[in-house]
Amino acid sequence: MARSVGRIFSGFRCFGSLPFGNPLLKTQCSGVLFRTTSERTLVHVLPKIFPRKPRDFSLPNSSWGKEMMELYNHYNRLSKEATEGQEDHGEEWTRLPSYNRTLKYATGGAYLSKIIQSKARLFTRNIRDPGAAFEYVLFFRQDKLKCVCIFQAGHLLEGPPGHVHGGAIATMIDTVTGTHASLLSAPVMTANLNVNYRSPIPLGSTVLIESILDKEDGRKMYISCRVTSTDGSKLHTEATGNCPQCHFHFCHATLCIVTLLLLLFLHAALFLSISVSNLLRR
Ligand SMILES: CCCCCCCCCCCCCCCC(=O)SCCNC(=O)CCNC(=O)[C@H](O)C(C)(C)COP(=O)(O)OP(=O)(O)OC[C@H]1O[C@@H](n2cnc3c(N)ncnc32)[C@H](O)[C@@H]1OP(=O)(O)O
Repeated sequence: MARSVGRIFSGFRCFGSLPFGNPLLKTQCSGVLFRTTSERTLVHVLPKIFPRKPRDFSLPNSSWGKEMMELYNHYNRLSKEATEGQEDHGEEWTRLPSYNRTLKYATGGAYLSKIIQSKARLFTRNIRDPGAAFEYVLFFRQDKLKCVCIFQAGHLLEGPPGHVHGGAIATMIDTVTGTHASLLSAPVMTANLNVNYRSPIPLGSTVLIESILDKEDGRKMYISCRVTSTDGSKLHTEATGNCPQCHFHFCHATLCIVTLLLLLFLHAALFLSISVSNLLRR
């Protein structure tokens, strides 16, 4: 019980620190956030077998094509780390690191089996062969509250022959809007996603996915998204999404704490009554 409560809160602590100049956005700190205590022990015992830091999938690899690399370099040059001490370009982007395991955030995971938890991987980061499926990197611009994702679609994402599957496109849109809304507020779940496919995306090509915040209404974040060719001349897909902040986690957490307090109270009462009866017997 205590561990579940701990996990729920550790998830939220990490999430709470997500936005804007926070440690998660810096690669060197993020490794800590994604490790459980048992993993940390393992890493300590077997440092040579298991790498200390989880792999950051948003960094370039050999499968990235010329277009993907050019765009990555473009946004990276405009990123906070790169521009430190250099001339101001007027726009400042932050690269968002990306891992295949977000266990600390999987608050629902506290109720899953250990096997499922240990094998869980982020859907878009679970294929080992570089370049085979989803190759992408997200950048966030704080002053405009917008996100851009450079996405290279691999050969395993085929839908119509030679083109990207509509579900894979929707997956990427969901990833971008979900991450974007979470950065702007708190953990969210996609409640609604409307996708309009305007023109097919050739397999192996690189596209831009841009998302902007349309409206914030209480717990709900309305995000719209456009998938275009890298020069912006061709529109592939348009989407709008509604991502409300999750509040049910707090309900679970509250329930756990109340139960914990109740158990503590019962234990104390039992201890007190035994002590009193012992005293009376003497
Ligand atoms: C998670 C991010 C991590 C980021 C960190 C980096 C980690 C690495 C990145 C990975 C990024 C992956 C991002 C994937 C994002 C998913 O794919 S999420 C998975 C797909 N979505 C789901 O499974 C959600 C299933 N649905 C639900 O759980 C619940 O319906 C929801 C969405 C949580 C809402 O539950 P609720 O808050 O109890 O519901 P409720 O109070 O009735 O509704 C809240 C509001 O939303 C509105 N609403 C509810 N449903 C709808 C709907 N279908 N249409 C329109 N409005 C609706 C309601 O009208 C209500 O509005 P108000 O009345 O307050 O004005």
